[in-house]
Amino acid sequence: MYAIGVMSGTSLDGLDIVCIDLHAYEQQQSIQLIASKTVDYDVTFKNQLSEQCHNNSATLANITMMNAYLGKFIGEQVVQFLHENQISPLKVAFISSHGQTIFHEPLGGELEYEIPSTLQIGDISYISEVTRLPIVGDFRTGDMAAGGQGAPLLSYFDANFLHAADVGRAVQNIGGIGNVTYVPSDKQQAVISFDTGPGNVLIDSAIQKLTDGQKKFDHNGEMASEGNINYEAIQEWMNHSYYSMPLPKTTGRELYTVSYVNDLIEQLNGASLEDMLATLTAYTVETIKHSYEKYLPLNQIDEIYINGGGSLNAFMMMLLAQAFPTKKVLPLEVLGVPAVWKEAIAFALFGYQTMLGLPNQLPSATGATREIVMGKVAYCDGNPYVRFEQLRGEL
Ligand SMILES: Nc1ncnc2c1ncn2[C@@H]1O[C@H](COP(=O)(O)OP(=O)(O)OP(=O)(O)O)[C@@H](O)[C@H]1O
Ligand SMILES: CC(=O)N[C@H]1[C@@H]2OC[C@@H](O2)[C@@H](O)[C@@H]1O[C@H](C)C(=O)O
Repeated sequence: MYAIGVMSGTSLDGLDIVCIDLHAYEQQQSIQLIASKTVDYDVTFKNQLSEQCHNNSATLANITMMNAYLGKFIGEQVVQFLHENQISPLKVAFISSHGQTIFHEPLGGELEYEIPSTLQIGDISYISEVTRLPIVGDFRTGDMAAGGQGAPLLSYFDANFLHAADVGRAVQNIGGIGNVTYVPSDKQQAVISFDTGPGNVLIDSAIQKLTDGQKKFDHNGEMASEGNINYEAIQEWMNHSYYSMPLPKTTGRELYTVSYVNDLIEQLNGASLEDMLATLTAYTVETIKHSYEKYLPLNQIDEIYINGGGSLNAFMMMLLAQAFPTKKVLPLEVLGVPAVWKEAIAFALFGYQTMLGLPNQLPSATGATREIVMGKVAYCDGNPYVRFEQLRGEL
C-alpha cells in the first residue's frame, strides 16, 4: 500500500512528487521512499502562478481557472509518475496534495470579515477526476480555523522524526521562505517553530530581475561568493517589523514582494550583481541568526540541520556556519532524511493521519487552540475510507 505526496512550495520552482510505502510506515514507523520526481514548471506556467500570488496582477477569473488547471495538472503529473515508476494505482491508498499557496494572511485585518485566512490552489476534485484516486488536501485552513497560523506544519514532522534524546536540535528550512523547528532533547519541553523570514525569495527575485530572467537562482551561491557584503544596509533592513513580532508568527510572499526586493536593490544602487547577491544572502542568514537569538533557547541547541534549496547554496551554508560558530551546522541529509523530498513526504504522512482521523498538527508551533485533524478528502469514485481500509486489510 502506497501514499503519494505532492508539494508545490513558495519558490514556485516546480512540483515535488513522492511515493512512500505505507506498509513499512505502519509496521516499523520507518519512511521508505519508493520513488520521487520534481516536475519543473516552465516559465509561462510559473509566471501565471506567480501572477496569482500578487495583489496587482491576480484576477478573480484567473485564480479560479488556475485553481482548476493546477488540480488537473497535478493529476496528470501523478498519472505519469505512477506510469514511469510502474506503480499500480490499485496499490495507491491516496494522494496527499499541499497545493500552491497564493495568499497567506495569518493575522487578518481590522474589518469584521478580515479574519486570518490562507489559500492553497490546485483543486482536489480535479486531481481525483484525472487519477481516479482519493485525494487529501487543503491542510492549512483546518489549523487556521482552530486559531493557528496554518504554518509551519512541518514542525509536526520534525518533532516526531528528528527528535534526539541527548541533543537539542534546530531544523532550518530554507525554501522560498525560511522556517525553523526547535526540537528539544527533553520531550516534555515545547517544540517551538515559526517562519524566520526570507529563504531564497530575495536572492531569486534579485537575480531574475538583474539578469532579465536569464538566471533563476544563484547556483551553489557562486555569484554571491564573489561579492562584498554591505553590513550597514543589512543592519538597516533588520529594522523590519517582522523580526520583532511575537510568536507564533508566519510570513510569505505577501511581505517579501517583488517591490520590496526592488527597494532593497535600489538602496544598493551602484553595487555589482555579485555584491547585491552577497548582501541579500547575508541578510537572509542574519534573519535566521536573529530569530534564534531572540526566540529560541540558543544554549540548548547543539545541532542545526538545514534543508530546502538553501542547503545547496554553499555560500549561504558557509555564512550560517560563521553565524553559529559553536554549533554543528549540517545539511539534513546527514540524518538520513532526503532533504529535497522532506516536504512532500511530510504531506503524504499528514494525509495518512487525515484518512485515519488522527491529529496532524502541533498547536505549540502553529498557535492553534487545540490539536485537530487537518485536511479534506475528495474521491469521485466511491467511499475513500472503505477503499483505504480494504487496502490496509490486504497488508
Ligand atoms: N544548487 C542550488 N544552489 C543554490 N540555491 C539553490 C540550489 N537549488 C535550489 N536552490 C534554491 O532553492 C529554491 C527552492 O527551494 P525549495 O524547493 O526548498 O523551496 P520551496 O519548497 O518551493 O519553498 P518553501 O519551503 O518556502 O515552500 C530555489 O528557488 C533556489 O533559490
Ligand atoms: C503558507 C505557506 O504555504 N507557508 C509555507 C512557506 O514556505 C516555508 C514557510 O513559508 C512555511 O511556513 C510554509 O511551508 C512549510 C512546508 C510548513 O508549513 O512547514
